[in-house]
Amino acid sequence: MTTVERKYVFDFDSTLTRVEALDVLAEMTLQGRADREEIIKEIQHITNLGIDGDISFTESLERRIKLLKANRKHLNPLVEELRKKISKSIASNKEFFEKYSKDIYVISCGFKEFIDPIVEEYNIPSERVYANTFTFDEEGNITGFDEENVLASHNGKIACLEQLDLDGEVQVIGDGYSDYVMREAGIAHKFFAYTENVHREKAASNADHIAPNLDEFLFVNDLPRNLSYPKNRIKILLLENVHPIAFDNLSEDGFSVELIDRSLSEEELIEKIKGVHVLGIRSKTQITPRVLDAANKLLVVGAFCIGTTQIDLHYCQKKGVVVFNAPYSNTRSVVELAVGQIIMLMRSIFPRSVEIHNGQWNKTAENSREVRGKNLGIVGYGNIGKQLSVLAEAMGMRVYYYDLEDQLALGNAKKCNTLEDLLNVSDVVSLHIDDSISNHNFIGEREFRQMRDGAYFINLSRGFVVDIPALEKALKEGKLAGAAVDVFPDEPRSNGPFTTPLQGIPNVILTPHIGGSTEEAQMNIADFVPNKIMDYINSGNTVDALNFPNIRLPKQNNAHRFLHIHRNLPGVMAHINEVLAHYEMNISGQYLSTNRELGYVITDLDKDYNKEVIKALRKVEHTIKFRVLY
Ligand SMILES: NC(=O)C1=CN([C@@H]2O[C@H](COP(=O)(O)OP(=O)(O)OC[C@H]3O[C@@H](n4cnc5c(N)ncnc54)[C@H](O)[C@@H]3O)[C@@H](O)[C@H]2O)C=CC1
Ligand SMILES: O=C(O)CCC(=O)C(=O)O
Repeated sequence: MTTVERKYVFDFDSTLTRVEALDVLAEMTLQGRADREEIIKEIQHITNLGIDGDISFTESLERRIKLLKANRKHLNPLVEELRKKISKSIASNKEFFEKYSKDIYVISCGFKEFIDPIVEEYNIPSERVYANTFTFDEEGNITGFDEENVLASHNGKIACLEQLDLDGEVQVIGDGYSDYVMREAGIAHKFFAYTENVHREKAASNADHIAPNLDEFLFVNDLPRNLSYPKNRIKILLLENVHPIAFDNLSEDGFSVELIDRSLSEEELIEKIKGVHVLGIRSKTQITPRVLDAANKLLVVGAFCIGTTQIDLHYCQKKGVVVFNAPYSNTRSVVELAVGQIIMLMRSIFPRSVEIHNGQWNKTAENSREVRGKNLGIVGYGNIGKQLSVLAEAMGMRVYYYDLEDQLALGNAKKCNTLEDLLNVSDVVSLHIDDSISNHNFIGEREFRQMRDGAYFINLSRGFVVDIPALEKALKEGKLAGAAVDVFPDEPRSNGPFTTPLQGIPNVILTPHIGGSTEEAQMNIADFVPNKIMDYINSGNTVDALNFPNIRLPKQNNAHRFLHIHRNLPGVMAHINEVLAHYEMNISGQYLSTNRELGYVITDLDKDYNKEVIKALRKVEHTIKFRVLY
């Protein structure tokens, strides 16, 4: 902890609270007036002009008070309202305000009438609050302010701080240019631009340091804080156009998030991944050992999709990088597309549509059939296959399925013991096997031959599971009456030109891997995956992780949490516990989960301990990653 003697000078409006108090007062006093919105806008405009130093502060104050038409009776409700609007990271760091109370000052151009009762709760007594005071008439109407107060004048904060003549290093924390001027005048030593509530460019560009929240300020100064590591320092990179809700969810929790709308090549990613703690991808970005070796800070990979063959899960595990995916969020979207494709193919809708686009009317029932009573063969009876089975039966289809695993039939679906049995019996074959590399060219010439003449074929699983030249041949020779293909062996990294031998073949529906691309699915995924990520980063939970021992941890209660990831070898746990015993740690809970190669031990302990234990735990042989959470 710090040994330098320091004084901390806080601004009030938009720093300690999320709002400008006079704006809130205006909302109250102008209630019911037809011109309310207009006046509030005018007050906000004048506030900003004053904060940025574009008009004198005295002028800004006079003009606002005139517009406000406030009375003493409004002050208590105003304080109540402000209590609800304390800045998030201020409210969560009361310990700092308790321990450093005597070194903390408020210098504000706001008013003591509402600042005192708010900051009192943060151990800042009235005598260390420097602010303006209102003047009232006999009816209690606010008529103006004490003009003798230095804070009522232009650059009054400089004069105020000068008069205070504080010892030690003076640090100013505020959102406005009027806070920065104390540093510019040489009376304060450092200026932290506080951007948690509002980012004012003029203040930020002049700051010694930008503090997106109090956690950052406390971290930089090594002061007592509620969070071990400020969330704004955790960098999240989201690729491949994941839904903006993911950005909102993660940014709202305080992380620094960057969005890129395409996938990156291995070389680009190797460059970009340095310093990134969390990487979000979809199906295109390849997470290879070279990428992981370059990832010096990586803790988590979130796959915003079902498939994960694009990720080297085993190497991630070796590096202590946890991987999550969204195993159910887009299931329904794929199933609905499969249903649509079955109908479109059997009715020959696409050729009819192409003809009419080309100016040709061809009303015919040829090659147009109902799906009712036809046989649907589902290959891969997992989450998607099973849901398709239910919907297809509801349309009157007879469902057959084939799966490597022993899957229970839903409804009246009939299990086939071999793929050949299924192919022989189906009018439509729909592929929903997983993306295991062993499924490479799973359907080829032989399988197409085993299908019924004039059958239809659908692939919504992965491109590499079908031999494309064999499919092309089966279609061109008329063995198949049509196909719908959503996934291809080589898909481009971003939208643009694309070629496949299947282009131009009649009754072939080609789509650019959009089975899971619906608003609903993308929103579900953007909710599900960030929650998993935040749960791991904030608490260490690995429930549903694909490559890590799964563990659901109890809520951390007034304790520090050590997260230790190590190779699962004999003696490592004993060594960890020896270190904890040596430093006489007061342990309130310990949780261990392992798989064949990895051990994940979580220890909750009392907050007061010798911090040397952290170095000792990092040095335990076979440690892969170690984090402290509080
Ligand atoms: N087109 C798109 O946009 C989307 C495609 N998908 C893909 O759909 C596929 C299925 O997804 P889910 O149903 O969620 O997976 P899942 O894991 O729930 O089901 C896959 C099933 O296939 C079976 N299987 C695997 N290999 C097989 C084989 N050779 N023969 C027979 N059965 C086999 C498995 O035993 C399992 O029951 C995945 O490849 C996934 O990547 C998923 C979402 C969107
Ligand atoms: O939409 C995506 O990016 C990939 C969808 C997919 O294939 C999956 O979820 O496995």
